[in-house]
Amino acid sequence: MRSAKDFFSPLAVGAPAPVREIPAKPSRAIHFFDPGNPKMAAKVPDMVGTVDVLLGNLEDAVKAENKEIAREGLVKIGQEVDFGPTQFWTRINSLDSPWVLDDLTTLVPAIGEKLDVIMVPKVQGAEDIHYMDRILAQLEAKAGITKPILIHAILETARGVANIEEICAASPRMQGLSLGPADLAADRRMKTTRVGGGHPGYLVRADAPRNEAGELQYDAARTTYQQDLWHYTIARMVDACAMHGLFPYYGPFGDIKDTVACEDQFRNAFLLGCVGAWSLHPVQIKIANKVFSPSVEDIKHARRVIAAMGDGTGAVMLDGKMEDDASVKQCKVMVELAERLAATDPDLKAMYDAIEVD
Ligand SMILES: CCC(=O)SCCNC(=O)CCNC(=O)[C@H](O)C(C)(C)COP(=O)(O)OP(=O)(O)OC[C@H]1O[C@@H](n2cnc3c(N)ncnc32)[C@H](O)[C@@H]1OP(=O)(O)O
Ligand SMILES: O=CC(=O)O
Ligand SMILES: [Mg+2]
Repeated sequence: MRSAKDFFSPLAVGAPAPVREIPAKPSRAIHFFDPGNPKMAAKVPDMVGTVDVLLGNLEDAVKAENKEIAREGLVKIGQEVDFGPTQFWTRINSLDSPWVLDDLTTLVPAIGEKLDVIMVPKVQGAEDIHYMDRILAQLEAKAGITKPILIHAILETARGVANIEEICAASPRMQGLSLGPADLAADRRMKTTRVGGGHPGYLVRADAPRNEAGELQYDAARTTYQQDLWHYTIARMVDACAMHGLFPYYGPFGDIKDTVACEDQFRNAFLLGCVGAWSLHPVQIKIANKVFSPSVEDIKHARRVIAAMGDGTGAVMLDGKMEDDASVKQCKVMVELAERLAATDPDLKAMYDAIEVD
């Protein structure tokens, strides 16, 4: 392990100095597009400003025979598009694949100055992040890149989950983590074939009622409650990210047509502490932008608590409920997020500005 004193030194002579804090940029939707698909690529310029992150995907969902076309398409998009307020990310191929070295040695010199974050799939442990850290520093130095490209790891192997804290702590470049429920399910030998979301078989059932004689009626109709398969992993991810100053994200929701369940899955992640989710289809961008922005009701309540709490210490009663030093901190999390998002989202700003606090 590196000495703490060296942690913020560049890993190659001439590479930019590592960042000391990961910028909290809006990233409610990380929108995936295949840069080798002409229809999707054509839509990218018009999507700028409508989504927080545009991610050119080179890994899974891009056919093996199209890997080079996708990489070339990404370079073209990176060079030609002005991304304005939208972040520009890519997902490279996995570190054991035949494509990743060419991904890195092509992308960094060609579009490294524009790339905010590189998403690394199937991260297993700190060693994968150390590899990325060093090679990025070397490539940045060679290309004269002036700001360090950040790293985002997908949590999609059992070993990656077991090593989550060391992954987060492995480099000052670590920007965040995403849950990768499809690969993670396969790696863990889970028995779901769905891409994220719930499963009707993962449930708890109400107790059997008794008849008048007090006998249990196991065959009687009983309410069942579907549970969240991903709760444990998302919660671990949120804690690890909070501990290391990184940002946690829910990943893909594959049932594109089920916008209602997608919204529920995204909201669960938001409530647990995630800042965003992936969007696989344009229809999911709106869902993520809505869910990962605090609601008017939340902000109204939060502002009232903050106002009522004065210097933020002590206890007050508001609408029959106790508020104190801790709940005012919860409210500040909400208000600070709202202010950050409103700074780049005029519709959201207008919505929050119109709130009247009584
Ligand atoms: C599971 C683990 C993972 O790794 S998830 C991440 C990897 N997967 C992906 O990146 C998938 C990205 N999305 C897609 O490939 C497509 O959206 C899929 C799901 C195949 C659906 O495509 P398609 O059947 O064409 O949808 P559609 O007819 O409703 O499309 C309407 C128009 O929108 C376009 N579109 C579609 N998806 C995107 C996208 N992600 N970004 C930009 N544009 C998109 C379509 O090309 C179509 O365009 P047009 O109106 O015909 O010109
Ligand atoms: O890459 C994402 C996943 O779910 O696998
Ligand atoms: Mg995956």
